[in-house]
Amino acid sequence: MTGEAPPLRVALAGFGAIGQQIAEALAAGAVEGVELAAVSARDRDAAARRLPESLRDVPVVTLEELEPLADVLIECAPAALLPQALDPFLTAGKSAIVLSVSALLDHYDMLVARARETGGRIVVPTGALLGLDAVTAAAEGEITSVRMVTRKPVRGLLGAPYVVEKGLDLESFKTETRIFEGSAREAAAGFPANLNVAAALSLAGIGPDRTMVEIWADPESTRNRHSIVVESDSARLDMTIENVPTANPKTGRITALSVLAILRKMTSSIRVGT
Ligand SMILES: NC(=O)C1=CN([C@@H]2O[C@H](COP(=O)(O)OP(=O)(O)OC[C@H]3O[C@@H](n4cnc5c(N)ncnc54)[C@H](O)[C@@H]3O)[C@@H](O)[C@H]2O)C=CC1
Ligand SMILES: O=C([O-])CC(=O)C(=O)O
Repeated sequence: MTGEAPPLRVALAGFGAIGQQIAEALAAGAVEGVELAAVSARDRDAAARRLPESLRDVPVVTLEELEPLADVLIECAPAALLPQALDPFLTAGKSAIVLSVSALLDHYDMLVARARETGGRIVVPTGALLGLDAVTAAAEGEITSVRMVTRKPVRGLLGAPYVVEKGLDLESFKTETRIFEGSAREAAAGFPANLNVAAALSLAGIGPDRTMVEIWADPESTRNRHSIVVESDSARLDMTIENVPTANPKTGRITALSVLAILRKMTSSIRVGT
């Protein structure tokens, strides 16, 4: 970042666990050259009260009102709002950082076509996962298989459409139990607010239909644990991350940090990692 470049103005679509963590970090000057320009939330008065002291003047507006106020959108709202949040930024040829990656699979063709038309960009950070740098590099060669095993505390899975539909009584489980096995596309449909990481992994590698996922409910665990094995012609990847949850038990603390790291890459003179 040169001293003369104007700050990159970012807007938060969503002000829950991820949005608030990002706002607090930006208020503390975590990323040089990046400023919070606008916020959107369901309850805008409550969001305005929760803004950090030094950001009290930041406007809290509707999703549709964010675009003129910012250069980059950070989407961290409920999955169902993804097209509504992204559309104005992509139409204006701007960038959108997406956390609700499960929903991105549902609207992929339409949103990517919009970005292609206007020169806008959809950016999917590594989020609560690890190793997407190595997976995207391996995908430049030939990947033969990608498998992910997720273990979550019961609290991190309650209410997922798949759990409700199958009538699974997760709170009665005494030992860790596999509750799902299928493709990343099926995992995104059954667990849209719990398994964005599988959708991100699939986009980095061999796509949502060939990426295989297991989900385990673990009554003993307090962390979200994701293990990935990738077989490719350049390397075998075998990686695990254990995420400390935020106030939202579905969401790991590292997710917001991943967004800060992307913002630093967008503005820094040196960029490390693929
Ligand atoms: N890519 C990844 O690695 C990860 C993605 N996620 C996803 O990121 C998203 C955000 O996660 P959290 O912050 O934990 O969720 P959260 O539930 O804590 O916050 C969601 C926020 O969206 C806001 N919202 C609701 N309706 C709105 C509307 N009409 N307009 C504007 N804002 C509205 C709510 O006020 C709330 O502030 C979710 O879709 C979640 O599944 C979560 C963890 C990891
Ligand atoms: O992928 C998600 O939605 C969240 C997740 O598993 C985590 O934070 O560990």
